[in-house]
Amino acid sequence: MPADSPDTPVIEIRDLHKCYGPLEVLKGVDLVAPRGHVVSLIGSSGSGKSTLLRCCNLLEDSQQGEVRFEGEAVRWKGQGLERHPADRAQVTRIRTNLSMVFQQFNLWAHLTILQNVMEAPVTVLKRDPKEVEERARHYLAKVGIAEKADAWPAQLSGGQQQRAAIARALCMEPRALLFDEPTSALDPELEQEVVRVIKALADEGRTMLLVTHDMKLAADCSDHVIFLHQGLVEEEGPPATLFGNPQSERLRGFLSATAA
Ligand SMILES: Nc1ncnc2c1ncn2[C@@H]1O[C@H](COP(=O)(O)OP(=O)(O)OP(=O)(O)O)[C@@H](O)[C@H]1O
Repeated sequence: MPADSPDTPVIEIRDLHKCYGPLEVLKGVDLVAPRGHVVSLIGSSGSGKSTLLRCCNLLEDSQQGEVRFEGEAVRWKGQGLERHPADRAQVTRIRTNLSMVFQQFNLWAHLTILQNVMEAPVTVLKRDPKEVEERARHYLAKVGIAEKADAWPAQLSGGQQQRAAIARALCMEPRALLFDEPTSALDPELEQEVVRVIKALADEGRTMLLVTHDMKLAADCSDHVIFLHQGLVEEEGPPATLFGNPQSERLRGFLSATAA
């Protein structure tokens, strides 16, 4: 399929193996994120969800298998510590287009919220600051914190900081958003404000990969859910099937444990 076809998946992973020393964390995982779809990754702690997400935007390398971004194969070269993606321009392109939202927000403490949102488009992508500021303010309004533009991160609640981190990811105008447990660091009442933003983005038809412990969030926003167990896809499918009629004993056990 040509890379510019609308049917080309934004992310496609085939038979991915990832080891940390002797520990094989991913043991041959496939994942396809078609344009406009939300794919959620669920599974027990240590099953490899975050590692898989990090392999998508080259924060981690892999030992075997293939990662494709919009049909373009990502190549690595070298051995061990020398191993690196072959093409630096490709890394920038992929990291820019697969914007990540982390569990711990990772805002710069010495920059205001507006400056945080503007930072990468201006310094990395060399976009016009005036145009970026307009976009940044638009996205801050979209996540409901327009009035916090001039505040410092420490002056915001956790939920507001996470919404600022989402505005920062959006301001890169990425092809897909990668969420790594975006609500796990939040108190339950603050969690809901972030959940609302993520659901609104899913309703807009954005392509997203979502690692989450929140089964309700996965059920409500996903087109496809993948249940990982010890580095392998144990079961996957549309949320209604996966949550409504789980087939494997492990998934049934996992769902009843998380519902408890
Ligand atoms: N940088 C690293 N070096 C060594 N081992 C690592 C590293 N990162 C992750 N691991 C190990 O890889 C395994 C998978 O970790 P990963 O964070 O992908 O799991 P997870 O499913 O996202 O877990 P959680 O839900 O707790 O975040 C774990 O055993 C973890 O200890």
